[in-house]
Amino acid sequence: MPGGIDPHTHFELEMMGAKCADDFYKGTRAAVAGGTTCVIDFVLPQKGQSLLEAYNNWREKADGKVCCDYGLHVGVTWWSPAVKKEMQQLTSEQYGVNSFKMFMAYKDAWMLDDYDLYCAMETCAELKALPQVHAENGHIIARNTEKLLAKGVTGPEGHQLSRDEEVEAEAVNRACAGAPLYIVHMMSKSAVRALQLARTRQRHALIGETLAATVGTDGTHYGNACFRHAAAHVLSPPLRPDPSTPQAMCEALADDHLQLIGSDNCTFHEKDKQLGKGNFSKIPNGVNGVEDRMAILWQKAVNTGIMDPCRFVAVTSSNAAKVFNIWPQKGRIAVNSDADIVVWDPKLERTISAANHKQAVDFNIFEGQHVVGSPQYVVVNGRVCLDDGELRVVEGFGKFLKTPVESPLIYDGHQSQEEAPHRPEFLEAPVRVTNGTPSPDLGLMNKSVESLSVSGCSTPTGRKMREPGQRNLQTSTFSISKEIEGLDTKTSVRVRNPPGGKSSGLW
Ligand SMILES: NC(=O)NCCC(=O)O
Ligand SMILES: [Zn+2]
Repeated sequence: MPGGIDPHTHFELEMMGAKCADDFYKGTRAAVAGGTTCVIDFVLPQKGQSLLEAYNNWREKADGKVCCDYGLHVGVTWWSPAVKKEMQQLTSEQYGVNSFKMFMAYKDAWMLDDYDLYCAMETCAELKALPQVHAENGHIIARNTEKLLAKGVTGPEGHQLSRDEEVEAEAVNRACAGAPLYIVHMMSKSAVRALQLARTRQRHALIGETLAATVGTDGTHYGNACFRHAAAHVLSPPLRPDPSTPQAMCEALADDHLQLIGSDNCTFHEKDKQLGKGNFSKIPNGVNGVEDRMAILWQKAVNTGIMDPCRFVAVTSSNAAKVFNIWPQKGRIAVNSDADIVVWDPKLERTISAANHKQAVDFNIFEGQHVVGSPQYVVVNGRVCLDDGELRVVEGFGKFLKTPVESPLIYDGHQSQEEAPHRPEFLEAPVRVTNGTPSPDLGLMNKSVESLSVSGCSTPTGRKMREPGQRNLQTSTFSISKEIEGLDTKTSVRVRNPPGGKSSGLW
C-alpha cells in the first residue's frame, strides 16, 4: 500500500513550559517504523511573532533531521494586516504552504477571537489555501477551569471535566460558518454530529480528521489514581469517557463522515507532565501516536470488519495527499509517484509498549494493546527503511515537501458563498456501495461514486462487513515474491479501484 501520511504532528514543539520529547529525527524514525512515510507538522508562532520567522525556525529544526518527507502547516495565532501579508507569502512557490491552523481554544495563548478567526479563514479562501481549526470553546474552558480549581478539583480528571463534548461540538458548529474548512483532531461523537449537520447546509468542502488516540483508547484513563498515568493521556480536545467513542470514530471514518486519521503526536516526558501536578490546566497537552497510528486503526477498524483495506489506505494516506494537494506524488502507488511504499503483514502480531517503541517519549497510551497487522517493509523514496522488521532509517534523508494551493479536492466543484446560492447536487448524502459488485438497488455504481460523496474523499469500496462469497482480502493467496521471481505468469494486477484512488495504471 502507499506509505502512510500523518497530517498532524508536533515535533520539537515548545508549549506550556515544556518541549516535546520527539524531535524531527526520532519522531520521523518512529513514523517510518509504523508505516508512515510522510508527515505534516505545524509551525506555531508565538503571538506577535512573524509567521515567516517561525517557518524558517521550523525548517532549520527539521531539514537536517527528518527520515522521511515532511510538509508544514502554519498556525495563525494572532491577527494583523502583517499576518495576512505573510500568509500570502507563505503560499508562494518559495515557501510551499497551503494550510493554516487557527485555535478556538488556548485562551491567552494561541486562541483567536471569532472576528480574527473569520478574517483568517477568509484570507485562506482568497489564497485558495485550506483553513484548519482546533475546535473548542476557549472561553467556556477557561471559566470551567476556574470553577473546578476553586472547588478543589486539581487532578487530571479536571481536564476532561472542564471541556465536555458540547464544548467541542459548539465550536465545530461555529467554525463551519465560513469555509472551506478542515477540522483537526475531532474527538467526540457530538463533534462529528455537528460536522454532519453543517454539511447539510454548507456549500464548501468540510473535512474532518480524528486521531489514533481517539480510536485506540478512551477518557476513562483520566480517572486513574496514578498522576503519571492520567496526565500522560491529557490532550486537547480530551479523550472522551463515553466507551462507545472509539468504535463510533472508526465507523465515521469508514462512512466518510470523517476523512482522515492523524496522530497529533505531541509527546512530553513524565517530568514535563509533572508541571501540572496540583493544577490540571498546567499539564502540557499531548500524546504519542505517530508510530502506532496505522496498526491501531488496522486493529480497531479493519480486523473488526468496520473498514476494508482500501478505505484504510484512503484515511491513512491518500485522502491526506488529496486534501493537501500532493496527490498523486504521495498517497498512491503508480509510475511517477514517489516510491513511498509499505508492505503490510496482516498477520504480524505484537504488543505495543513504551519499552520497545521507537519514539523518544517514556509512555505509550496504547501500552499493552495486542495488535495483529503491522508493516513488514517500509520503502521511503525508494530506500528500504524498514527491512523485515529491522529499522534502517537515515537522518536527513527526507525532504521538505511543498504543498501547492488550490487543492482540486477542496476547490474544484465547490463554489464560494456568493457563487453558489443553492446547494450543489454533488454535496448530497453519500452513496453506500458494497464491496465488489453493486447492490441491485444501487444502479448508481455507473456514476462516479467519488463525485457523489460529501467530501470527495469516499472510497468506492469503503464499506463494512464482507458479504458471503466475497473474496477475503486478508487471506489472499496473491504473493509478491512469486510475482517478483516470475513464478507466476501475471506480472501485475489491474484493478478498478486500487488503494490510493482510481487509475488506469498499475499498483
Ligand atoms: N492536541 C494537543 O493536546 N496538543 C497539541 C497541540 C494542539 O494541537 O492542540
Ligand atoms: Zn495538534
